[in-house]
Amino acid sequence: MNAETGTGLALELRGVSKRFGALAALSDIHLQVRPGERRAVLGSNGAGKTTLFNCITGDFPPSSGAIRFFGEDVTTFPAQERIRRGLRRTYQISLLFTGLSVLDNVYLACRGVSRGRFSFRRPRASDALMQTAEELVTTVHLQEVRNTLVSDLSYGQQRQLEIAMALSGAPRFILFDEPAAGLSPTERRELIAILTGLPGHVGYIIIEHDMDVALRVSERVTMMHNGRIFKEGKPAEIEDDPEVQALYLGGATHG
Ligand SMILES: Nc1ncnc2c1ncn2[C@@H]1O[C@H](COP(=O)(O)OP(=O)(O)OP(=O)(O)O)[C@@H](O)[C@H]1O
Repeated sequence: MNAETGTGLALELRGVSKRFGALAALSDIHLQVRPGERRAVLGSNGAGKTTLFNCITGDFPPSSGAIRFFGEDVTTFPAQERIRRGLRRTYQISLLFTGLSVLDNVYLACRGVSRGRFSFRRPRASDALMQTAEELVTTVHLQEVRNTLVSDLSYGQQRQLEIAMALSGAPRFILFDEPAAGLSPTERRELIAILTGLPGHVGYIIIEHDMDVALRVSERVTMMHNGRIFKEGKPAEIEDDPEVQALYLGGATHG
């Protein structure tokens, strides 16, 4: 339990709102996520999911409200300070070095996090960070293509590699932005296996349009609509909820 707040939460949003001019992208969001918890955030296009991530990561500040990360008020902290405290994020767009191998990409991510900068010094096999990189490559099921150039990977393998990058530097919490987008059914199954197999202490929030993936990899689901939290519950409760079915399943268009 955290001494400062007594809440013991990994992430807490208190009354977070975000306006873009006249548009309220987020309105009075209250969210509580426990350490190690796996949470899915669902909602149709424009519901405010990406804006929620941007406020949590510090890509931009909320217009009002407070954000606590493991008890510490990080509302005004720059993104880099949140990364230093163990927060990671994946993006819908790829941020990989396509001319380097799988292993080198993860190794550089590990070095970047451990030393606060990237270095292109040739790694030594005995390097402890290289060992960590090897383990992360295995965690995301890419050990058989560890020496393959990223440009030669399938799209699904590139998304798996992005998960390994997010795992570098021993994060405490990860925000996954639509990791299943564009994946084949086989690749989706692989993704589900990877996410459910992550170390238990690593909590995450996953934004996902694919209801099947979202419900399988989460313990709790938050539904958003028009910048507000519309419903929260266990995956089975959300799946069976008639309002959710009417709003989301009936009206969702894939983004
Ligand atoms: N930088 C911005 N400037 C102005 N409006 C924005 C900005 N970012 C998001 N919005 C608006 O805020 C609202 C919420 O957008 P957001 O991208 O958070 O929704 P989303 O749930 O992630 O949608 P999608 O599923 O399509 O990614 C939308 O109306 C969007 O147009």
